[in-house]
Amino acid sequence: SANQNVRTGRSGSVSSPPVEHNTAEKIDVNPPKGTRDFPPDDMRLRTWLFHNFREVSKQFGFEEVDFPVLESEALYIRKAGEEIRDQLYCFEDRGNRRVALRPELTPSLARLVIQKGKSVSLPLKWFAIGQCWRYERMTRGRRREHYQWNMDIIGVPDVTAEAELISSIITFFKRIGLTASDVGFKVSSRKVLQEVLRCYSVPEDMFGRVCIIIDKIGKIPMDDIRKDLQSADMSEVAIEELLQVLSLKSLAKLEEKLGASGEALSDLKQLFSLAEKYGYSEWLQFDASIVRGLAYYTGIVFEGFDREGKLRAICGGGRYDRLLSTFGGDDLPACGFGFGDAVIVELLKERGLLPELNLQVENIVCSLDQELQGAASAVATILREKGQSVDLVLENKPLKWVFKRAARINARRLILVGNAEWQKGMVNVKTLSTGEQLEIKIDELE
Ligand SMILES: OCc1cccc(Br)n1
Repeated sequence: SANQNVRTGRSGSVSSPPVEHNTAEKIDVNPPKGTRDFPPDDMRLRTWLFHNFREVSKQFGFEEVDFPVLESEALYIRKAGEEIRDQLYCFEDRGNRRVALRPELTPSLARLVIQKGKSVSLPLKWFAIGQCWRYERMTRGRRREHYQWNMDIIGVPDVTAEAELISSIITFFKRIGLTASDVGFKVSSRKVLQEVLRCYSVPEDMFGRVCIIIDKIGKIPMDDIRKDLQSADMSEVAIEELLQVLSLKSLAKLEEKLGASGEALSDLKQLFSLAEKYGYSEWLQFDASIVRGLAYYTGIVFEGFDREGKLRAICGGGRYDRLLSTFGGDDLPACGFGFGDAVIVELLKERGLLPELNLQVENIVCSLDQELQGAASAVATILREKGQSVDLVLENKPLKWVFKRAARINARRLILVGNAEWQKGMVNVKTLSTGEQLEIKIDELE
């Protein structure tokens, strides 16, 4: 029975000779600045988050894709003065190639779409979860890597695509317990900006640069914003008019400003009408100041925000109909979003919504006698072949130690392989929650 041959003392193996005092210089055991390890607790949370990303992506009929974390630097060389360009984690490899750790996933996706060319049928609905990098001087102590969930729809010119993407993010929020009173989406269109710039005959090639400047509103002083806009060939009058339009928060006011004929207004009206049909109107608000910080957006842009206003944007995305042609491919209508793994966890902590995730192993199997170690591994195999998880005790340990470990790994059952039982082809099964003990035939284990 379980008390037979109760183990005493420490491991029964012959102790190895004492290790000389280690004289090697101790390496820094922390991960590189701005990066993270994922020990089991953190890895369980990350796995839980990614599982929810994947479940929603599948629910919306998207296919998973991935790309190398290392890409040609050329994918990210855009002249609009984006922060993501200033912080590119780039270097020259041993083949003298300029390469970069990807700062985002969209350019890789565009590259793969061009590579696939006519061999893929449209629309494409692809999603990816990938680690992205930036090299930021640690003065701000911010991270240099994060994981991003992306969903993209390629080949659909209508805002039905943007409405579908926003619906997928809302589905994700609801899945993890967030509601429209916790988070919302600020929505606008870069065509608003375009229509204003055209009125003041600002050159088209200034568009991306002006967007990046506008995206810095609230992050740098307004005087610097004005100076930057002047350097982008904008007159004083044009700048004042632009800033005035960007402060608009109602579509009616926007219509007064821009008239009803422009694409910006019709896109936004259609999006808000679709939101009504999806049943997620309460999650959206028009905010003309939203432009997002990537130069390639061309139409609707949106970002998820926490209504308490304590955190940075949770996610963001929009339409980028011209990205493929910047890589020499044929343009295809495209839209997508990126959703990082950092702000959402801060938000869940704030809202007390972090899930309880513990290691759960169904069985811990232990031999009561050193000669029965082989028998214990046979029992473990039988259980595993039935699809059960087993933590097999691998050393000669006292029972007290085994019970402690069983509690730590949350085992449901303790299977003891003892001599007397084994002779009868049986094992001792203890249900740890109730203490119930049974002798069970090995071939009847389940
Ligand atoms: O959100 C911009 C970004 C890009 C790469 C890595 C990190 Br951390 N953050």
